[in-house]
Amino acid sequence: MIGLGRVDGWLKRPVEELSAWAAFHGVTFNGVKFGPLPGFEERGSAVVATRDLTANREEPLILVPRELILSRQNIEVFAKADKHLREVLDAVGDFGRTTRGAVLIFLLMQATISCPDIQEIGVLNPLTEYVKFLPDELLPTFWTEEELEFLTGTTLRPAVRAKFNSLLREFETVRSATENIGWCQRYWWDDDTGLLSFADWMRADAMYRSRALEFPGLGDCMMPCIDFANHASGDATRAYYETDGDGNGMLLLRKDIPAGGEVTITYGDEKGACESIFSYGFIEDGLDSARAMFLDLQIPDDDPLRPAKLAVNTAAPGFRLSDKQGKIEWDTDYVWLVVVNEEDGLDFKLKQTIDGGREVQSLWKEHELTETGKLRQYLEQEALWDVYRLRAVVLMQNRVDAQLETLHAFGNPPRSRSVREGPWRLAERLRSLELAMLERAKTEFEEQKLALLDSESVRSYLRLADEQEQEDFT
Ligand SMILES: C[S@@+](CC[C@H](N)C(=O)[O-])C[C@H]1O[C@@H](n2cnc3c(N)ncnc32)[C@H](O)[C@@H]1O
Repeated sequence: MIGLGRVDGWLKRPVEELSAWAAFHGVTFNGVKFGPLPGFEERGSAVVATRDLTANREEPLILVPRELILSRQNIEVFAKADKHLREVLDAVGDFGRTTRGAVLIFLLMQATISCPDIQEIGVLNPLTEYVKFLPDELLPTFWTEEELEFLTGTTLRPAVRAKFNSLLREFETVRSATENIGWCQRYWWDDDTGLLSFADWMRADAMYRSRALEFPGLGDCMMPCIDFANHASGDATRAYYETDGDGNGMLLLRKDIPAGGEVTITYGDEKGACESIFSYGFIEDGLDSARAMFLDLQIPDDDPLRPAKLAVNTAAPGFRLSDKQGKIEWDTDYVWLVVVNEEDGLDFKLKQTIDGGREVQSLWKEHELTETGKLRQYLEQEALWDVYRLRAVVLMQNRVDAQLETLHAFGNPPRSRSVREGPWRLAERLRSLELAMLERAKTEFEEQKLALLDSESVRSYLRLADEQEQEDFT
């Protein structure tokens, strides 16, 4: 449906009309306009200064009345006047009470309201028009299989696969929850008259994912107009956003901008190259580090505790590498669960639940591990802490080696004509940034490994193990 609306024009408005729409609905502007920035058209539309803007002297550059914010609270308000929106939100239950669920459904409802083939469904509101200004972002969920192949060896490849599956699950949830509602069946799902498809869910997801901003006191939301500001990190960020005392959204100037310059905000300086492509479909110009990477890890098949570990695990199954001021740091709750076993003090029991069921309970010595994240703090207090650290470091170093091997084996194949230039370039840059970061991580792990091998507790542990082996042998 959304694709059709874009092509046929009933779900599309040019950015040149955005200021008029916004002013009509009470948005105020101070020295800025919307449009493409000459020389940087690949960024789409931007917020551009119409005169020299001076930091600390300016009123808010954009002020958005709180009723115009696409937030979970406001969707509840819209649903009071729109019984069809209310019906769908109620039908999807808990998912409709999450910001993400409510926003995606709201976006689909606006497309439904705008569709000329659908009559008397939903209530026209100011945001019905706003949706028409939103461009289609080429996020990796829209890349072809052939294009996704170019992500081989990057952390984005598994992330896109997982996202695709979770989008499919969400879409099925919405479909099965609403197929018994007469108008949904007729206009959304019916084989002949229904207009919704999985592509619509993907498009709604892309609109939300690429534009959601977190506002203090409001949480994640879509903020019309302010969401046309592009990203720049570090010293290049020119503006920031927040709410005023009445809950209105404000775009505020941080640094001087000359007339014609771009008003940029940060989407999160700590976000890595992978996340930037995943959520926004671009990597910032001049980025010289992948910044953050999440590498998944399997529990070895020959670990006898593998099924129990998998049953109790509550942590993300892998570890995160971050580039912090030129140093590669790692962080994980999960790896600790992988590297300890029964001889060390890890134990599992079957626990009776109140409803008569059974669940696996994990323990570190006498402490119950209600969540995997607690394990590290117990291990830190152990005499063998350095031994556990060494195991963790070696395991992660091996994982880094395997990832490097995949990247090296893939190399830099040329682009075929069926692969679009944008995805190809992004994939090439990501592979090169992640490869460089992994090489640095490998060196860092090697240094940590050598330091740990030198620690007293590791040396006596290894001596003991050696003696044990000799004894067993004799
Ligand atoms: C919140 S929107 C910003 C407005 C957007 N340019 C538009 O036309 O509506 C986020 C999207 O803008 C683009 N974008 C933002 N910052 C960028 C940058 N520094 N370089 C390239 N594209 C950027 C990406 O396509 C991203 O998904």
